[in-house]
Amino acid sequence: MPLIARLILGVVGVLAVAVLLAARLLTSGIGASYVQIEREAAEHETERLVNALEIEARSLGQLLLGWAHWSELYGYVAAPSAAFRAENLQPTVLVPSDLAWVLVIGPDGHVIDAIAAPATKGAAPDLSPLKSPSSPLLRTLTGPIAADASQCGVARLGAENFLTCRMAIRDTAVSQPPRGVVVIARRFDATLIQRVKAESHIDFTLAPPSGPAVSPDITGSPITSPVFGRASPVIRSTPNTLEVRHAVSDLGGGVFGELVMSLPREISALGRSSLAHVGLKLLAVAALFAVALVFVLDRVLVYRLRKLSGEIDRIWQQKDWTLRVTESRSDEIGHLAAHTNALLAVIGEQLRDLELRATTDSLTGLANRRAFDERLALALRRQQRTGAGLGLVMLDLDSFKSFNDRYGHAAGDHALQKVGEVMRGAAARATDLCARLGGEEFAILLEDADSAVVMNVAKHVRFTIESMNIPHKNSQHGRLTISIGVALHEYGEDGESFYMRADAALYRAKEGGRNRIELAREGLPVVIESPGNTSRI
Ligand SMILES: Nc1nc2c(ncn2[C@@H]2O[C@H](COP(=O)(O)OP(=O)(O)OP(=O)(O)O)[C@@H](O)[C@H]2O)c(=O)[nH]1
Repeated sequence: MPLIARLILGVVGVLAVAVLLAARLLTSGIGASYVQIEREAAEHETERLVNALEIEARSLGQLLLGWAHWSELYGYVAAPSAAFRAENLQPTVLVPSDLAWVLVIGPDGHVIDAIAAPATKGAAPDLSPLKSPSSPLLRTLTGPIAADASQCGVARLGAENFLTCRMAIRDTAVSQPPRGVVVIARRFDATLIQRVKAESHIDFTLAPPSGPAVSPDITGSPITSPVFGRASPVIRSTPNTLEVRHAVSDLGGGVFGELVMSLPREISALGRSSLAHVGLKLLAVAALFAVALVFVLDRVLVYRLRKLSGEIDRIWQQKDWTLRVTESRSDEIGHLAAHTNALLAVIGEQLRDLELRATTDSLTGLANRRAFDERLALALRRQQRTGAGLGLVMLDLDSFKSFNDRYGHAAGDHALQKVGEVMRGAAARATDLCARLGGEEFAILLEDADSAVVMNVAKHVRFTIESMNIPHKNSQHGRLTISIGVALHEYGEDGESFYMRADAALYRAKEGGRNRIELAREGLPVVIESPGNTSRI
């Protein structure tokens, strides 16, 4: 897989994990805040609902003041009269005040009057349970009460719920102790609930107690109400709503029922949509960041590595070890490039050395047979193109075996080296090639040279070696000499024939007495120099 693909995968992977982590942290952090806000909102709504219901109770309490501070009723409690009852304590008196029933209780706790009014569409409540002294509700209603304050609460009678208020009856005109208790009740029915809903803008129902407590998601702070008792709202959350149940106590402090609200989770919904919004932005930013990061990494790393690799590839293809990579910055990639260049330099040097070893004679430093053959082929091609003269001088030390035998191999080596030096001195142009073909046999290839130049070189070598006067007692000349065959390349002639003609000329020189030069002409070597005639050269 290319490096850039790995980088893209890596960056995208890391960023995806980062975005997921960030989203999770945000969701849990903000989610917890939303739950807190919703809990507070649910508590607040519950409190508002309880207050709205208390307003209903206070309004009933206000109405009760008229009954409790009614002097005639005060007198009636002491001495009930049929006339008062017929005139004031009738169901028709209750209907305009929207009262469901009124209870007049004497100082000794017995019910003097129990008047029930029918509902708009329905029967009057059955008050007979209130007339029994064992009725729990009656016991509550006749219980101790403050002298000049009303006490309100909810109560159930039969199948109906009532909002009730009770107060001690007193005559405000005279300073007398309270006498008996008056209780008034209003139906806690759909009409009242509707009125509270309209005024509070809170949707709720009054439900019977839900039985054993189910574990709530959240329990709110307790709310204390003089009418509905003290309780904590229990909040259960569904994905879209908060189900709030708030227990309501009855007048006697027992469990009466629950106010139930279903609140839409607007804050959560808003939070979710905000989170989604933020999440999308986060994703967009992450994507941009990923693109920017990949771009930067590509510029800083991948592009440079790709360029470096391309340059190394090109050098490898061309096998040109003199080329160098161009990266020059002083970072890790720069160091890699510098090391690559150093390796290229070493490879080039080693190859040059190998090449030199493969083409050089180690004893004399001249070109070896292989180099000579290659150069001869090259020179022939070049000569074919240019038509310039090409000369070949073949040289062989005379009676060298006996020189070795007499003076030793080391002296023989030394003599061979001397011959090499002389040859190099005689053929010094850049295009001249001096080679040791093997043993004591040498050759000089002279490009772009006419017969005069070639002959001059041959003569110079033969004369110089003879002039060095290296003793050779076993030679007919008494000193070390050399025989030479010279050939000038003829148009169209191949390398082998050219070589053979020069070699034949050399053979003729040997045959002719050695220490001489023979020129091969059209395949017929001609003696042009012999011992004793050196002055003619
Ligand atoms: N010292 C030394 N001798 C070498 C080297 N290479 C070849 N020779 C010797 O060169 C001699 C060549 O002898 P021959 O081929 O018989 O020829 P020659 O004795 O020179 O006789 P002619 O060529 O006919 O004059 C042999 O004795 C080889 O051992 C070398 O590298 N060093």
